[in-house]
Amino acid sequence: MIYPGQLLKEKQIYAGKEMGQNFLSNPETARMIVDRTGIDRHTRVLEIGPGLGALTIPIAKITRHLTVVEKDRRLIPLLTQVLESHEIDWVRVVNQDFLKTDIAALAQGQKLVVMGNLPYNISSQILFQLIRARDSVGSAFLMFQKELADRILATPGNKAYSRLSAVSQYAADIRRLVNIGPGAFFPKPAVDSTVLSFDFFSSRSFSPDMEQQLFTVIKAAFSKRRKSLKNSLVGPDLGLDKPTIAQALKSADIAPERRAETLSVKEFETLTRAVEPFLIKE
Ligand SMILES: C[S@@+](CC[C@H](N)C(=O)[O-])C[C@H]1O[C@@H](n2cnc3c(N)ncnc32)[C@H](O)[C@@H]1O
Repeated sequence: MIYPGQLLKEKQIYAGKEMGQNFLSNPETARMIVDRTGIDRHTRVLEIGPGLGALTIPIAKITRHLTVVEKDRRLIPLLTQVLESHEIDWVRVVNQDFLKTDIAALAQGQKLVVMGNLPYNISSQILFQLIRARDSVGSAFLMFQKELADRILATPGNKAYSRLSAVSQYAADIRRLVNIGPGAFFPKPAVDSTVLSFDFFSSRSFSPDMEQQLFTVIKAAFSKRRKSLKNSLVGPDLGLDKPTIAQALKSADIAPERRAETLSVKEFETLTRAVEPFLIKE
């Protein structure tokens, strides 16, 4: 492996904070992450932000069905050079912002496994994007800042339980795969990292419309997380007044004094069913 620091220096490219560029510089760590995903030669993989190919190389050595999406145009010739040095010519390299990538179009009716050491500044947005596109995504193995990974895994009653936890746990079975210290990266980040695995549920309890309502209810409830539900749910997200919210909470059998951070995903689903008849349909 050519070390990221050396390669970037040679080409006079500076790792950019705005693109969350902390490259894995330890090939053993990269290989260990890919090994733990359990992919095989039939797996169709989509990698987010390949950078200089730290994960791309071990993935490409397992499967030839690999597309990578990298936003930074400056890195494309370096990535191509790294792939060539490993005599790998079967990776489809797309120079694009992943947030603007049509995942269903890439999947072409088959399920993808998504992988990535994510740019930390947009990792929540990427996770929401994958959840919305999960008809095309069977599972995902994603590296986050450890603190964010802890929030995704947090359960009700825990201070870290948030909108992201509830929405993610509604959509997938989530597990911690491995924690990784700053020493495995160039440049070294100030924080620890965690790889999570997401096994997206194939059956859904809600239609796409109802699911959208559920996400709105969760967003509204957490938008004022210190307030009780009877107050936090009133406002622009749902467009409902106090008496209507009180009625919906009563029919969902949820005490109006409770706060969002105490509600299980199942309770959010029940609440959504209770709120839905009052919502104005466009
Ligand atoms: C944390 S680095 C990981 C690089 C490489 N996978 C590794 O592990 O060494 C994040 C990568 O995502 C790229 N990136 C940042 N924003 C992106 C976006 N919106 N779409 C696609 N790639 C992006 C960065 O340029 C960088 O290559």
